[in-house]
Amino acid sequence: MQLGRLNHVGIAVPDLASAIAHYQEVLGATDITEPFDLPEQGVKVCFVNTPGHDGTEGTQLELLAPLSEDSPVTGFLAKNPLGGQHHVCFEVPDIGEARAEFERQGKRILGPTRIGAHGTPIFFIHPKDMMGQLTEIMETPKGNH
Ligand SMILES: CC[C@@H](C(=O)O)C(=O)SCCNC(=O)CCNC(=O)[C@H](O)C(C)(C)COP(=O)(O)OP(=O)(O)OC[C@H]1O[C@@H](n2cnc3c(N)ncnc32)[C@H](O)[C@@H]1OP(=O)(O)O
Ligand SMILES: [Co+2]
Repeated sequence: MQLGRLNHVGIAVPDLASAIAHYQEVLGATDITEPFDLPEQGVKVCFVNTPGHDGTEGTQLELLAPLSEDSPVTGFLAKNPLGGQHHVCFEVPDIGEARAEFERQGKRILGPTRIGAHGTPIFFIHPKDMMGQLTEIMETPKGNH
C-alpha cells in the first residue's frame, strides 16, 4: 500500500449555510462550491478549496451536513453538536488494488465501493482499525495521475 495525495478532509457541520459563512468571514475562504445533495451517501456537501503554493493544487475541506436521520453523519453530530473533523480522504491509483490490500490487512471496510463526490470510486475504513481516524480511499480522477 502506497499513501497517495490527501484529497480532502471531511468536516461534519450541523448547518451548511452557517459553516460557509464561517469559512468565508473567519478564515477568508474565497473559493467555496455551491452545496449539492448526494442522497445515496445521505449527505449535503460543498467544498472549500484551499490554494496551494506556486500554482500547485491545494487541498479541499468537504463540509458535510446530514440529509436525513439515517445519514452517516447524524450519529457523529449527536456526539459533536458543533460539528468537527469527520474523515480524511487519500487518493490511490487503483481502487480495486487498494481495497484488496486493506482487506488483506484485515481492516473493516464500511460498505461497497461506490462513486463519491468527485465522480470516482471510493470506500471507507472503520476508524477503530485506523487509529481512531475514519479513512476514505478514493481513486485519483483520470488525468491527475
Ligand atoms: C460526500 C461524499 C463522500 C465523498 O465523496 O467524499 C463522503 O465523504 S460521504 C461521508 C459520510 N459517509 C460516511 O462516513 C460513510 C462511512 N461511515 C460509516 O459507515 C459510519 O459513519 C461509521 C464510521 C461506521 C460510524 O457509524 P455510527 O453509527 O455513526 O457510529 P458508531 O456508534 O457505530 O461508531 C462506532 C465507534 O466509532 C466512533 N466513530 C464514529 N464515527 C467516527 C468518526 N467519523 N471519526 C472517528 N471515530 C468515529 C464512535 O465514536 C464509536 O466509538 P466508541 O464510542 O468508542 O464506541
Ligand atoms: Co469525503
